[in-house]
Amino acid sequence: MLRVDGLSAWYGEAQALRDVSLHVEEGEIVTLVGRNGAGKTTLLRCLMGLHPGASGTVRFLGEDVSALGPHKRARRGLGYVPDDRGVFATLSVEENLLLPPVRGVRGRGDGPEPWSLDRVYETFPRLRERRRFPGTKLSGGEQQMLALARVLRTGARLLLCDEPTEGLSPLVVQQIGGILREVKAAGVTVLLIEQNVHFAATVADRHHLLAEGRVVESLDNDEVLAREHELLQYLGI
Ligand SMILES: Nc1ncnc2c1ncn2[C@@H]1O[C@H](COP(=O)(O)OP(=O)(O)OP(=O)(O)O)[C@@H](O)[C@H]1O
Repeated sequence: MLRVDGLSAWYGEAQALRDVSLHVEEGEIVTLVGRNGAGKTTLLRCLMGLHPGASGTVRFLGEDVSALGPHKRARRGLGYVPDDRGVFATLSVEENLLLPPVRGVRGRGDGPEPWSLDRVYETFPRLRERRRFPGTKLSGGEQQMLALARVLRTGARLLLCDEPTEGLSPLVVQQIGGILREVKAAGVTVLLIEQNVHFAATVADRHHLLAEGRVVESLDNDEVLAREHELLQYLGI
């Protein structure tokens, strides 16, 4: 579904990604693991077309999207959930859900089907219960659920999630796991940044370890669980 080849990225003179190659297959949940500053956020931003100083190839659903801007990638089915979740605090849950652009009647019809409000509420009943609540009154887990649902409303088939569990309690982290499984069951593919390697191994299929802008290892769940202690030490957690 997604194939990245030789991706490099810079901030001015400083190189943040070095020749990154990886792939994500349809229906998978794949994580990016690495210390602060390893390049994880930069990688997701490059995939979405949000980072101007990048070279290399990004292919999505067989198409080279490397030269496309973020809105065109979004139309193809890429969705980015930033680490601040991008929820509008003063708007209600429903108003937040109604914000994503709705494809015009003369749309090219080449993109995936955006989720209707009903589909969002069926998949995440908690959002229906909270639909009149302002963003400020939501828990961290509910905000994350809303952020994911908003991107699904754009018709995303591959979600690029920047550390959805960051700063959340263990109980809420488990809830996020449930949400990601729901998303996967709905046929959506996920590439996420995740520092909690134990959680990562329970929710995802494969893992890439990033260090100093490179993919240094690719691991399956058994390898992550067998090396959990070592990985936690490496990550400084
Ligand atoms: N706006 C920026 N200007 C200059 N350098 C930046 C900028 N954003 C990130 N960097 C640098 O690029 C490198 C990769 O940062 P990035 O945020 O992608 O890492 P990360 O793995 O996501 O870490 P974190 O979890 O701390 O966000 C780091 O060396 C960082 O200092």
